[in-house]
Amino acid sequence: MAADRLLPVTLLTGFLGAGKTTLLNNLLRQEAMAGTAVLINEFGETGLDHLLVETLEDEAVLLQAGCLCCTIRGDLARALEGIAKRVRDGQDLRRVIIETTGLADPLPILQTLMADPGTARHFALDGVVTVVDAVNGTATLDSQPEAERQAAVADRLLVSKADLTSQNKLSTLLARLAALNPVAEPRILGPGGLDAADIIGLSPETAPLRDEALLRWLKETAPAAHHHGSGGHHGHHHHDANRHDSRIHAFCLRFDSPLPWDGLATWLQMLTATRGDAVLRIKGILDVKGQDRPLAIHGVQGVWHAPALLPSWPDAMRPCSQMVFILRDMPRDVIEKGIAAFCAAAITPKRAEAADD
Ligand SMILES: Nc1nc2c(ncn2[C@@H]2O[C@H](COP(=O)(O)OP(=O)(O)OP(=O)(O)O)[C@@H](O)[C@H]2O)c(=O)[nH]1
Repeated sequence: MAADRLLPVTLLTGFLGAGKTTLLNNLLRQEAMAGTAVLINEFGETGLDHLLVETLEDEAVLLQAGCLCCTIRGDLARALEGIAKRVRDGQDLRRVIIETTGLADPLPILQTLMADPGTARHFALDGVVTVVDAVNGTATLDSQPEAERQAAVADRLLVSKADLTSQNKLSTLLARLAALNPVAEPRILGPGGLDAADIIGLSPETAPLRDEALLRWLKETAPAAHHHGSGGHHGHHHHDANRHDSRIHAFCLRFDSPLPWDGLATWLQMLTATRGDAVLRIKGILDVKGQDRPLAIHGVQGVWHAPALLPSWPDAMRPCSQMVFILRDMPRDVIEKGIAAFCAAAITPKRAEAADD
């Protein structure tokens, strides 16, 4: 690839459940994004996002098992090299979007993109797009240093879920974002999503200012440049892909028989409503009784989003239920026991009815 044909890379970041995949789906449907290769990184051993992005074809690569900022930076460089090779082989790829896990510190990823010699030969950072959730945003910026960094280094700040919050809360968040990042004027994401032109070609305008912010962050955080806040991230060595720090961990539950939706929904809603502090993220693709299409579910801290039926089961997946939980200070068995109890309760009356027949 010639230097004047460096492939532009957009880093799409934002805290857990902020709305990155929703935005990605919206962008990929647009003509301007034709020829986009997508790299998706999810925290924990099992990722579902590649199944939730509607238009992904062969060009998507799932960077799994770990936090992109730490354990799999090598994987990122290798995945980008794979994309460069496909371009050399004649594939018409014109852009790369990297969707990071919501727990990623963007700085080491930016370092890889900007400073890794192999990567810099073929790719140029086109901009950092950060999605901030209007419902949880302010509290998340207070409690999660990586969320603060995601906002601070953005070239484009996008505020999602304004429809779910009050004007007061929104104004507080916007003021906080303006103080954190005076360069990237926040935009509110409406129901129509975003025109792809709004995230293309960002760097020329903001790169010098962003680089200053990056240098500042790097100085402040050296030498453990990418270690995360509370509890201290484990870093590169002996890193457990399912553990972010001593408090935050992820796991996936799989069920091969269809689940009773009523019991499960009641329990999951109750869990997010009462333990939103501990439940950072729940997402799942479910096989529910009486339904032949998959049901996508999303819980984000204290918010339970309306479940959505997907058009059909992805080719890669036999009907079954998979749920990813990212929890802070809550053990796995609380979830397992809760699901088992509520599902059993939902099934038991039907058994009793059947016995009466
Ligand atoms: N009401 C409303 N819901 C939204 C908006 N944006 C996203 N959502 C919902 O928020 C939930 C999480 O959205 P995702 O796009 O999966 O979030 P994400 O940032 O990709 O999540 P992770 O990859 O797990 O960090 C889904 O149920 C979306 O439908 C919005 O602007 N308004």
